[in-house]
Amino acid sequence: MLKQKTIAFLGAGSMAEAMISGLIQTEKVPADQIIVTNKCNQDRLNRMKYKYGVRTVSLSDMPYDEVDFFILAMKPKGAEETLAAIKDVIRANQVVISVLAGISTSYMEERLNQGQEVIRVMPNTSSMIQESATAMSAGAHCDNNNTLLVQELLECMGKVYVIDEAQMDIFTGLAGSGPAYFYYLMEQMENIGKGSGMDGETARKIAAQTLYGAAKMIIEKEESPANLREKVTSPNGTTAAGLDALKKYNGGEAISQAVNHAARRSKEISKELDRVLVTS
Ligand SMILES: NC(=O)C1=CN([C@@H]2O[C@H](COP(=O)(O)OP(=O)(O)OC[C@H]3O[C@@H](n4cnc5c(N)ncnc54)[C@H](O)[C@@H]3O)[C@@H](O)[C@H]2O)C=CC1
Ligand SMILES: O=C(O)[C@@H]1CCC=N1
Repeated sequence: MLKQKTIAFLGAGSMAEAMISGLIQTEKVPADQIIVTNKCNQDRLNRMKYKYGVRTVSLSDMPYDEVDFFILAMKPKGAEETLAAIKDVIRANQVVISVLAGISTSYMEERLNQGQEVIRVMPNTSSMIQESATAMSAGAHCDNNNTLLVQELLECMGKVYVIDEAQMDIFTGLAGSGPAYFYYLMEQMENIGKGSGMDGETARKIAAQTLYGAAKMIIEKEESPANLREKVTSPNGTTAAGLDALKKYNGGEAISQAVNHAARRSKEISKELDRVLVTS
């Protein structure tokens, strides 16, 4: 049962905080069974302890025996050092879960002891409000019961998609980085509203409500984006004029390139990290 599990976050940045926030709201795991550590910045740990009631420790004081799930939440380049630090102090059935872009299950398995249970996960920052689109792929040695428990854990933060690990890079481009594209879009909408004399805060809320309504229509009505777009578009009307401009300025291409470049960067990170192992 999830309620009896102890979860340790190794890394206390934006992603760890978003996940902790989502998790705490469900009350599925008591706050004192969530342990948070980071490399430095005691202030950050103090603030998280105060805000969420979690336990905070330095890595050297981590009560390894107590922990069921270790969540790696540092930058990808910090993974090597952390995996080396935990390798011989954890048991094979204590699951190592990575949220790091570009870190594969085999990367973790190669650096941990034989038979170690590992799971690769890609959440997004909407975990903060339990609205993440999160992917997970289990490693070669993961026990089915643990895989289901980790899925249940991630469901505290939003929707979970169990995917083939080969799709993790594109998932990262779509959903891990995805919120940033929509924030960028909304920044533009807010600015154009402001530039046309609208109050900035109102323009921001209008942009957000419009995006939220459109996303909710797709989720609740189960209609394709193309169908829904057609319903907005009157012949020779305002939307047609707007969409023509989007096409003229390569809006579709820009979106495809954003997702592809992010996915490519995820692959590159994997290669860069593997190179470190080969050359060291
Ligand atoms: N920010 C996002 O939207 C998403 C981030 N990720 C992944 O999450 C990871 C963390 O990203 P952010 O939270 O944005 O970064 P961040 O820079 O906000 O936080 C990183 C944290 O890791 C700590 N840290 C560094 N080395 C460490 C070590 N050896 N042991 C323990 N803690 C250590 C730092 O002190 C800091 O608290 C990255 O690998 C990223 O790929 C994944 C999905 C979404
Ligand atoms: O920008 C990054 O590398 C991380 C991974 C997905 C979202 N943020």
